[in-house]
Amino acid sequence: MLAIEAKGVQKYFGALHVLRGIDLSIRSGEGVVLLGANGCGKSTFMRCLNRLETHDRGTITIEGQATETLHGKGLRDLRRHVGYVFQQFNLVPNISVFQNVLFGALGRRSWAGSLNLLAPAAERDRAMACLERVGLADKAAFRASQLSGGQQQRVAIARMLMQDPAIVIADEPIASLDPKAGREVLELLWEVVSERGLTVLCTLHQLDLAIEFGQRIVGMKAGKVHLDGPGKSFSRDELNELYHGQARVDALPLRAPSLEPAEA
Ligand SMILES: Nc1ncnc2c1ncn2[C@@H]1O[C@H](COP(=O)(O)OP(=O)(O)OP(=O)(O)O)[C@@H](O)[C@H]1O
Repeated sequence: MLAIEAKGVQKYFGALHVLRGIDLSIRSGEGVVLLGANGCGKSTFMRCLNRLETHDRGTITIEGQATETLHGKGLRDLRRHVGYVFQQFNLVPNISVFQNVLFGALGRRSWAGSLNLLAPAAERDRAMACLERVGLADKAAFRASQLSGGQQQRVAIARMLMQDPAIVIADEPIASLDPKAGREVLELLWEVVSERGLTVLCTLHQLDLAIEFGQRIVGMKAGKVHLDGPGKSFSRDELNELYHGQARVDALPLRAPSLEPAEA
């Protein structure tokens, strides 16, 4: 079964043609590393997957559900199925690590309910189990801001597990971490997604780690998929090529959307 299917996806920001016809199918349970230079459109594509951005042309299907027509509950359900891990962790700094993990249940309960100290016992147990899984149960009562960057990203992974998504989008999850902490976080992320059979799409800027962890590497260049295959099938030189020449979308001439031929 396909977890993610993008067909001819195009996106403009004004006259900037950011996504230039992305075709990409990712099977359930695949671990995909997305590579590409700054400004080539990776984040925009990933944000289109759960409609944080709306694409202008083409179709995106998540777990068999076309996203274009979703609204209200359908959109909330889509977002619950897609968990995010961000470069900057996105934790609430001045509340406890435990409460941050409980936030992962937001898609299932009301905002106030997730803050409630009287969250159902089963949910609190689950939050603690998620913290145990990332090795931070002993830090549950700490404020998030008291933790190191690596620990904060582990809490973000626990929060993502609490959400219980089918698909995990990780947008440069180790970019703020030192090499050792970054590798540890990536190992943890890959372990938890594989033990739960989740699909992961993860951007990285470290080619060695991409080759090592990417069961599959998708490389983008200037708003298009430029290469796609098993991580170990690419040489560093082939991957390096993604960062040379016209790699950014804003390095190309601007074209107003109305000048683009419509999709067939
Ligand atoms: N909301 C927005 N409004 C206007 N332009 C945007 C917006 N978001 C992104 N862009 C532009 O779209 C282009 C692609 O940005 P995007 O963030 O998708 O690239 P990226 O490949 O994720 O880069 P990075 O590796 O730096 O995160 C850039 O030129 C960026 O300035």
